[in-house]
Amino acid sequence: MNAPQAFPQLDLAPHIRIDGVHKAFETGGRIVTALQDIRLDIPRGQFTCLLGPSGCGKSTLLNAVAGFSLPSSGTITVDGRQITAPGPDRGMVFQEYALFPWMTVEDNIAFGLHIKGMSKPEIRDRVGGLLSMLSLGDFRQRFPKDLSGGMRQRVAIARVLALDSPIMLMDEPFGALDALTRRNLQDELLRIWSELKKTILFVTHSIEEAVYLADRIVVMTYRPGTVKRDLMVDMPRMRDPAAPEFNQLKRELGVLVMEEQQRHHTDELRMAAVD
Ligand SMILES: Nc1ncnc2c1ncn2[C@@H]1O[C@H](COP(=O)(O)OP(=O)(O)OP(=O)(O)O)[C@@H](O)[C@H]1O
Repeated sequence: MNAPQAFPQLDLAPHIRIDGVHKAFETGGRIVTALQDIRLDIPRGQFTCLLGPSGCGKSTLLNAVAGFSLPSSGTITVDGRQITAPGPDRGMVFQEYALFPWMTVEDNIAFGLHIKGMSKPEIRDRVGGLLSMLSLGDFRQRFPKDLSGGMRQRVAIARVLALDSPIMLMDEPFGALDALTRRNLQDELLRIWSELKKTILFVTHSIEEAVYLADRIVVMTYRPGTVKRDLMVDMPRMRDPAAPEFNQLKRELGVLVMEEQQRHHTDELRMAAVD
């Protein structure tokens, strides 16, 4: 008799589950609903971009996943455990680098490892590997003020990678960089992501950036922030921004984002009239 055929176990449980998340802020006596009933299951290893114009709740959602600012209602779980605070399973990269100005590049990268109590030889090995992975070897003794924006962001990424968090949360990390540096870092990030198999949640308001990077794009609405469109990007990497399918998707997303941009604009005019 033949032995029963073994099938590989598929990892069907989401890495991150965002379930009915709602977030309201009180500001100047008014309640602002930043997020309303957000539901997303994010599989392990997926590169997801949150896309939308200013004010649609992208950072609020990212901060909730980071555990910096918890939802007013609804839950967020990572590997089935509810998030109640920041944790080492989630590394965050901000637009404003957030480096310690008094520390060298290598000390910035090593900082979290000292806090974790890792031994000096282990720290030396890990930091050495990251310096070479991010082409920072020649800059190890420099201070942040002596680096370009792109180099500072490399250090910020290396610092998060040092902690080996399975999830990387990135809030417009390349928003302040010039176009060429931005493309270089996008390529580096794709290389690192495919090598290290991280789950990435990446906030951007750049349609081109989302189409270039993402497996999945979640377009958000302006106030309240809801999911307007949730789509998979079925294009092989490295993607060619000049390719017809790339531009077709950019156009489709452009229509969706412009609708929300228009709602933002109308809201601003209404608020100005009230003031
Ligand atoms: N701490 C806060 N207090 C009051 N309102 C807030 C606070 N944080 C965010 N908001 C409001 O919540 C809404 C969503 O803001 P959020 O920063 O998440 O949007 P965003 O899509 O990330 O925009 P941007 O791209 O400009 O950062 C906005 O209307 C914003 O004014």
